[in-house]
Amino acid sequence: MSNEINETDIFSSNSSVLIRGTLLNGKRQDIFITEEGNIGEISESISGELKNEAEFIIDGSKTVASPGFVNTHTHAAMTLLRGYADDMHLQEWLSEKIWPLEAHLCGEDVYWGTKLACIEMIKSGTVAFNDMYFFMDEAAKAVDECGMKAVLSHGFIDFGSEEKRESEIKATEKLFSDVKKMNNQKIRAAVGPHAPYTVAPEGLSWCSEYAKENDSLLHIHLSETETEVKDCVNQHGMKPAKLLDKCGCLSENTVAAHCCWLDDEECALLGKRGVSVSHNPVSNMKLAVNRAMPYQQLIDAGANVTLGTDGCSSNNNLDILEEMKTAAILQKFFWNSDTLLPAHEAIKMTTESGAKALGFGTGKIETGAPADIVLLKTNISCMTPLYNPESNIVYACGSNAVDTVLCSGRVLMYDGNIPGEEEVYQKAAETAFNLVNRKENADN
Ligand SMILES: C[C@H]1O[C@@H](n2cnc3c(O)ncnc32)[C@H](O)[C@@H]1O
Ligand SMILES: [Zn+2]
Repeated sequence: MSNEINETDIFSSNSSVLIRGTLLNGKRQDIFITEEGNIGEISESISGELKNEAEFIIDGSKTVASPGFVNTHTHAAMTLLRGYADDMHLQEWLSEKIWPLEAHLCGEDVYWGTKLACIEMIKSGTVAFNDMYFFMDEAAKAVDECGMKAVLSHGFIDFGSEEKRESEIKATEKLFSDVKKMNNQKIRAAVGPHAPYTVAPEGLSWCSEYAKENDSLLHIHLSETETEVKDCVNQHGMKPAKLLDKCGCLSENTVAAHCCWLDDEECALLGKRGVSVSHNPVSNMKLAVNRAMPYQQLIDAGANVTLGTDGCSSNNNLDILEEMKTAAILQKFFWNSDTLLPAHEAIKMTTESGAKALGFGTGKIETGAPADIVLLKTNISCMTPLYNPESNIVYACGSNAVDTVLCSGRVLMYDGNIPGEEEVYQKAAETAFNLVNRKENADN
């Protein structure tokens, strides 16, 4: 059997693959990936039976291998809102621009917006993400087609209304049932209470109970701005993290996004509960939240600190490489410490810690693990010279360095190409145009 690359076939699932001679942890290695999508063997030279068994051989000699990247907080379909509302204060941005437009969203928008997001994430080496948005059955369909891993939650917002809470409960239950029916091991449902300022304590308690009953993640925005912390103290007599804890929302199954305005006591609480925190530095800087997530306090407290892009209306892209660099330099700048968040830790946040947060394996390239692998080009300026690949990945490279991406062994991108991407760009542009038109027609 010939195992030369045919670009159409390599994208089909369930093929065994041999990556030849990639640079892995400082050594040239061959990696054999089984039909089941796991790493079967890693060694300096794979030959004989395994070599013959491989349906495809990828020449990795001009690449460095990294575990696939994990984006732990996004709103994928917000790609359609990219550039719709920029340079605004967070509360006005949300309540005057974003929510009024989102009120006109339909399932087809979320489908094409999520397809566009998946392409964009794959292009920067992302294999898994944690998403909170609306019409999530359509998001699930898009993720299934793209072959990525995702945890999907319906953005649960009740604004204290019992009627709204009932409809959010129904939407959440429907998502769990839709995802179960898909029977795709790479896609999981989660509970997504939007934030302590948009969900009443009754709603938060329902969410934590439902997450426990279904052994699912709970995905929430926490302490993004100083105003929301002050409002929470005024309304509930306690800071947001304490309120979440009171409602049962802090556990090892929680992913809390932003966490910029946590105090030391709240960091200790999140650490004690084993919460995963998603750091979103680009969004935080663009929305000028005025404080950087207290990285070192959270690490010292034992929290699992990870990385996310947030949505494309506050970022305005889903480039996890850009996010790694921004995290590493924002932490140094804001906390005035040149040694804080070094490149190695930025990679760890985006691989091992991210995979742990979402429950998708170890985030390492090791025998027996799912083959979630990114091959980055070494014959490119940003990888030259190559004293320390982790430094080049975090501080020097953009997504143009990403060559090939595998998720549980399935090739999602090969030699910079993702099948069908042109159609997605065209459909997403049309869909975004129609969404804004629908809103304008309704307003007039
Ligand atoms: C799911 C809802 O969350 C909204 N959203 C997107 N980005 C942010 C953010 O930075 N803070 C709070 N809420 C956000 C999104 O527009 C959906 O309405
Ligand atoms: Zn968000």
